[in-house]
Amino acid sequence: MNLKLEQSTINNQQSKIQISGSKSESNRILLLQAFYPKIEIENLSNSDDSQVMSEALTTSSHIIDVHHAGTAMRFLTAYFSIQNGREVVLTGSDRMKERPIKILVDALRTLGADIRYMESEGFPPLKINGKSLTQNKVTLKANVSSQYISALLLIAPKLENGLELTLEGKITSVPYIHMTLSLLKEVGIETSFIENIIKVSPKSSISNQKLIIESDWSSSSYFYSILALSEVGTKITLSSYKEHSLQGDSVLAKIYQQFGVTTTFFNNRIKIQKRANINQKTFIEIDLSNAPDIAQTIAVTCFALGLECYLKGLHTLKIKETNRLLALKIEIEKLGGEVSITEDSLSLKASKVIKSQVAIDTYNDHRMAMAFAPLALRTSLIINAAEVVSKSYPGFWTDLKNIGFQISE
Ligand SMILES: O=C(O)C1=C[C@@H](OP(=O)(O)O)[C@@H](O)[C@H](O)C1
Ligand SMILES: C=C(OP(=O)(O)O)C(=O)O
Repeated sequence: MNLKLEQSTINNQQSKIQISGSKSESNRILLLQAFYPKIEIENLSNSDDSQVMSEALTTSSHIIDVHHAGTAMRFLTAYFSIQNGREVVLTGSDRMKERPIKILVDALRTLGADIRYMESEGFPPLKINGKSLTQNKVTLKANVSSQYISALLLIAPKLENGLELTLEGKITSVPYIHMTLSLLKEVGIETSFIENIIKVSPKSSISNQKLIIESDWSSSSYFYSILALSEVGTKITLSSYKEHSLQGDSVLAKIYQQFGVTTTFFNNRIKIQKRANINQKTFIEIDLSNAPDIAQTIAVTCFALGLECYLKGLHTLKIKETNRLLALKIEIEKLGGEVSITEDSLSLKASKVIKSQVAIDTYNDHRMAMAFAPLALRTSLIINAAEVVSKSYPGFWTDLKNIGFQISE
């Protein structure tokens, strides 16, 4: 489904949006719920990735396909490694078969897991023979993906002696590790994270409890971008959010102040408002190693505002749903921008033109579709394969229509 977005403006009257639960928190809590059925969940993510996670944890199938869901692939690799006596094949989309998993598999093997590669060494699909793991200490590289670390931490309380992880190298996407530890703590599991050593104590059962998932901050990023491109005075209310979030992407509230957008927290909601236009000479420089999922949103905001920017700490972007650095360069250049990329950064020149009627390719990446959509406040454009958004935000196009975007097939 290719969608045509006509040049639009925001309707200030209708701008209240309910965003569903964080997919990162949801996929962690679903796994914990499989271990501890006394957990009740509220505001679970309606994303495809959480749907996939939930089904994988309840099916008795031998072959489990997680499609494009990175967290599901990594968390379930750890989960099935400790399902004593069960054998599963864990597979995914063609892209998933290119997303590395060796660091996690090596760590699980050190703990005693029986995991075999079925196609290429170091990549899914995997054949996993569940066992009781006996070891409790492992060292792993922490500079490629934090998901490997979270996967190990999530199974840690179910290991006989808990787990001690030693992290090597510069730790990437750190807030996601803290999110995992905070959720373990919330259900009553003891953890510590001192320098580069994380310890988790074993816990066989927990008491009844309800976990309320905060809405997804990464999904809110597209509204921050929309506000940054809107007239001064425009506002949108999003729910349900907390001032002290477990999600690193909540740094958006601070980042978008640079684009003249302010955030006010009230009654589990945020009001985001465009307060001032930004000076065209502003140079934006941001390190996103703690918040990689909002890089595409910010790059497109800068392009649309005609700002020069330098985004760094982007070393994980090339192993996500697509090579996001390359995809950003190609698509922004189609629109008339000038982008250069390195292994871990993106530089955008200030640009005065935005070509109209350009068809944006989305590369099976939800965030490509959603990051480029706010450009409809400047010009008309087409988003190819727009259904990709369902990976994290199935209601995205409906929500945009409700705030005034003119969208047709
Ligand atoms: O643990 C998580 O929920 C996630 C961690 C991040 O991945 P990396 O640690 O691979 O950067 C992030 O990009 C992803 O969308 C979700
Ligand atoms: C990178 C992402 O997800 P995952 O790694 O879980 O596929 C994302 O949602 O941007």
